[in-house]
Amino acid sequence: MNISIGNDHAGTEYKFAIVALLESKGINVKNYGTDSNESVDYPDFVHPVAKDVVNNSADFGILICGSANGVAMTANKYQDIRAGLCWTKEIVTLIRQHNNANVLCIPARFTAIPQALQMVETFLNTEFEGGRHQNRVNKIPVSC
Ligand SMILES: O=C(CO)[C@H](O)[C@H](O)[C@H](O)COP(=O)(O)O
Repeated sequence: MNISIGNDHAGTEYKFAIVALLESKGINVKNYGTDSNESVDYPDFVHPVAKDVVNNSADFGILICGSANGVAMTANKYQDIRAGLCWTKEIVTLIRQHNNANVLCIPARFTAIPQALQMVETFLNTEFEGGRHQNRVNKIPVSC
């Protein structure tokens, strides 16, 4: 499995912990995020992750910023990205089962690292249910 990850300065420590978890599972990780705590602009780290997911270079993307809103807003500009902002593992379960999310957005300033790691595990271990949810996912894209 290939995962691309991106973060701004608010998410650096979380990113390191998540990369360590993923690599311990033998997952191939591309790190596009900043490795520093110096202030940066989150979109710069979202676009390469979203592009990897859209062109199938990555199976999933993981994005981390302070509230996760900026990264989610940016990623969801891409037609084939379904990025979900999550703060509990139950919500993570739902963005996979119901929304077939391909990007997980984690709010570093509103969750702790152990919870973030649990959310990543849940994201990777939960399947899309299809059925009625596929009909709804099909209606998400907008062309105007
Ligand atoms: O963009 C965000 C919210 O939509 C992220 O939470 C950023 O991490 C946050 O805005 C960064 O804020 P800072 O005051 O520049 O550290």
